[in-house]
Amino acid sequence: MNNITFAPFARPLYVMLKPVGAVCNLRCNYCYYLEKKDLYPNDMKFTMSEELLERFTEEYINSQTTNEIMFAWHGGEALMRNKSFYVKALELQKKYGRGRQIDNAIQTNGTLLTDDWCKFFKDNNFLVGISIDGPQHCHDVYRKTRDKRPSFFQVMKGLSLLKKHGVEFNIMGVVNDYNVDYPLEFYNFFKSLDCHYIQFAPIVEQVNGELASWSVPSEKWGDFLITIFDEWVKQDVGNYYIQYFDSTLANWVGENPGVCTLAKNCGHAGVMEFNGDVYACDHFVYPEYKIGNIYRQTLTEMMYSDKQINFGNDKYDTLPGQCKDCDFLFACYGECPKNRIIETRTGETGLNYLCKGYHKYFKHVAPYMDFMKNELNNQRPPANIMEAVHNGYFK
Ligand SMILES: C[S@@+](CC[C@H](N)C(=O)[O-])C[C@H]1O[C@@H](n2cnc3c(N)ncnc32)[C@H](O)[C@@H]1O
Ligand code: SF4
Ligand code: SF4
Ligand code: SF4
Repeated sequence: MNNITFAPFARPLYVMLKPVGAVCNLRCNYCYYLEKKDLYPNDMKFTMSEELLERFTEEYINSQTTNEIMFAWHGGEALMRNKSFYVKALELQKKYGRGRQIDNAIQTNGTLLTDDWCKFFKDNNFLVGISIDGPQHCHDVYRKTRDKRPSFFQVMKGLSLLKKHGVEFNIMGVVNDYNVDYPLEFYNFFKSLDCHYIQFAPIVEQVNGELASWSVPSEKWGDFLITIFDEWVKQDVGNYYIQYFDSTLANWVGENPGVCTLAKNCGHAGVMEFNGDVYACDHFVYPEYKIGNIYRQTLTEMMYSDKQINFGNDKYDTLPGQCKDCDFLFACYGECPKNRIIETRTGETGLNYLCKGYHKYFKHVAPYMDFMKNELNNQRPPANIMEAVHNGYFK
């Protein structure tokens, strides 16, 4: 008998929550999410009921096979919901958790943070993700209020409150057609905020079948990554954690990367809407990617359904020949399926729009990644690369 067993339940089950649906005090031009209100034309409130919260909490906790459980609160803007909702959520976690370790992470635009919120987050060990697109001239290009006013100073005020209360936070930035030209300003700005865990993601959006103007140009995306990488590898390895570089190294050594877009398969994080509908991924909240509703199916049934497993496997299985033959397949895996909107050299559909940029980036970092892999294989810290760079090893 084959002793290799397929063990789908060996990892945590993740379902992000939308305490409010597509509701927000900002109107970032590039937001992929606010249009989701059109999916629910008969619902004006877009808020999750406490009854649904309880149903989810009980089931989510009971379906976990690991001891640590993560609740991820997302939106829309999650702080449009009153604090009392989250107080209730914590009560329910306690009731159903029966002593298990439960963590909470919340993603916010930061503009609604107050002393009261920050004290609550500190007291309850929330990890707060805050969206900032770089220094003011970068951030304010697209992240505007409903009446088109800039939001940068409100966000900075929110960030200073998080720091004042000692709340654990990380920053999430998006890279678009504007800030892509300011990689070092972008990077140094985050460092100046004393943020040691930096995440950013490229924007690739289509509007009516056409590439949206705020999308990051493919090759510039590669240049952006390379410029920051060259700075990081000189002086910041081991001190600043940059999700892309860490994930690239993980792929280089054959570990799972932290970012889903660079993994071979995906679909491990579903998302539950305010009414109990569950979708394959936050970037695939479309009727055809709905995997069920918590009032009709269990979370386990939905997240381990054939539909969801196929969604995750398709990331690799549907790659065009150009990717399958690519030297960097093991590091890229065709990136996110939502960005596979162009044709390959031979006219095959399904090539990633960012291919050119990624290829340039992987080619550039390859010798550095090889070096760090060798250090790891010899039980030495990858941060040794900084000395090698100073000694001209890569010239
Ligand atoms: C939809 S927002 C919801 C949470 C919260 N309102 C915020 O802005 O952080 C989640 C994240 O997606 C990012 N985002 C918005 N539109 C995007 C797009 N078109 N492509 C990639 N990321 C996007 C936002 O900047 C934010 O970091
Ligand atoms: S703050 Fe978040 S939800 Fe609101 S418009 Fe901007 S990206 Fe979208
Ligand atoms: S579709 Fe894209 S964003 Fe969603 S899980 Fe897969 S790689 Fe990640
Ligand atoms: S670099 Fe381009 S060809 Fe290579 S795997 Fe990525 S998207 Fe495919």
